[in-house]
Amino acid sequence: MVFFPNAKINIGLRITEKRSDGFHNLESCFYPVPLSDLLEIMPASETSFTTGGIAIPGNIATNLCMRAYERLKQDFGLPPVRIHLHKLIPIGAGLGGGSADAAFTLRLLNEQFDLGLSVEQLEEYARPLGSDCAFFIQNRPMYCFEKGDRFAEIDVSLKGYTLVLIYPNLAISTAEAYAGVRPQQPAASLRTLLQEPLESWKDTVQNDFEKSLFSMYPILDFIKQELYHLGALYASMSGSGSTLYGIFAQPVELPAHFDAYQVWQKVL
Ligand SMILES: C[C@@](CO)(OP(=O)(O)O)[C@H](O)COP(=O)(O)OP(=O)(O)OC[C@H]1O[C@@H](n2ccc(N)nc2=O)[C@H](O)[C@@H]1O
Ligand SMILES: Nc1ncnc2c1ncn2[C@@H]1O[C@H](COP(=O)(O)OP(=O)(O)O)[C@@H](O)[C@H]1O
Repeated sequence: MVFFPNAKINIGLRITEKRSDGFHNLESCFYPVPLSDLLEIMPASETSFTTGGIAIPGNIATNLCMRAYERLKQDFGLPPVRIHLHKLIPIGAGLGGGSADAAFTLRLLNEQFDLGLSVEQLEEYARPLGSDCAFFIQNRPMYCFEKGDRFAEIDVSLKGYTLVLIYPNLAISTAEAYAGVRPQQPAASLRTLLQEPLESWKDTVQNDFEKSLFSMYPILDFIKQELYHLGALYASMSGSGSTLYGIFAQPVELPAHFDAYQVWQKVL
């Protein structure tokens, strides 16, 4: 069985408080985007895990696909499988690629072996694998809060807009990014701000990681400003970076110097 674990962007990201478990509470809108890895899982005589595409740091046992498989195996005594992951979503990019791989592994195993797990049960398995992971079980636009692993409906659609993603070939560690932020309760709820027209987001919807990371890596701010110069209605860093994205009314011709980065452009 083959699945295509996709990336997400964060539309707004406010880090509201440090928790007693060392994590942070946040509020964000997670939005799935059509940039995907390829994940194949097949029954086999012995378990193996192979990868292609972008090299993934760590070893087989630490890969989130294997951790998801081992977790379900504990409870359901799964048979051996051959897992192959072709990695296309950049790593340390704020696009949630590793979390998507883990969540899709849970979903795929649930289907392949008829485990009968509900959405809620799959989300419970996903949460300990990574704060972003549970989002990819339902994989639809959501207002996310607490660790980013609790969800509420939100009426946000980018359908018909053009999304430009720019990965500036810079991997940023999520833990380091959190360490640079001072949590604060925002004056207005992101949920309310996102109900206003998209054109207003430029002045109201912010990502709290930008302040410290933009001063550490000025290229990130430079790319964001370039996206606005090119006509983006809204531009932001996604998650803890380093990917920047722009939302445009129409497809856009990008300047030649963007060739130095990895760029995706899609009408949603
Ligand atoms: C920042 C966000 C925003 O969507 O995404 P990315 O930019 O990484 O994609 C997420 O909060 C990332 O979630 P995820 O990448 O799953 O993080 P985890 O593996 O759970 O945690 C990595 C580290 O980040 C910090 N962390 C993570 C989530 C959270 N709510 N508070 C934290 O303080 C902790 O230091 C933790 O050890
Ligand atoms: N299948 C996987 N794909 C990507 N990263 C993985 C995977 N499994 C484990 N990781 C680890 O997760 C971290 C990056 O997570 P990723 O989701 O790609 O980035 P981000 O949190 O910036 O969205 C790396 O430290 C990497 O070693």
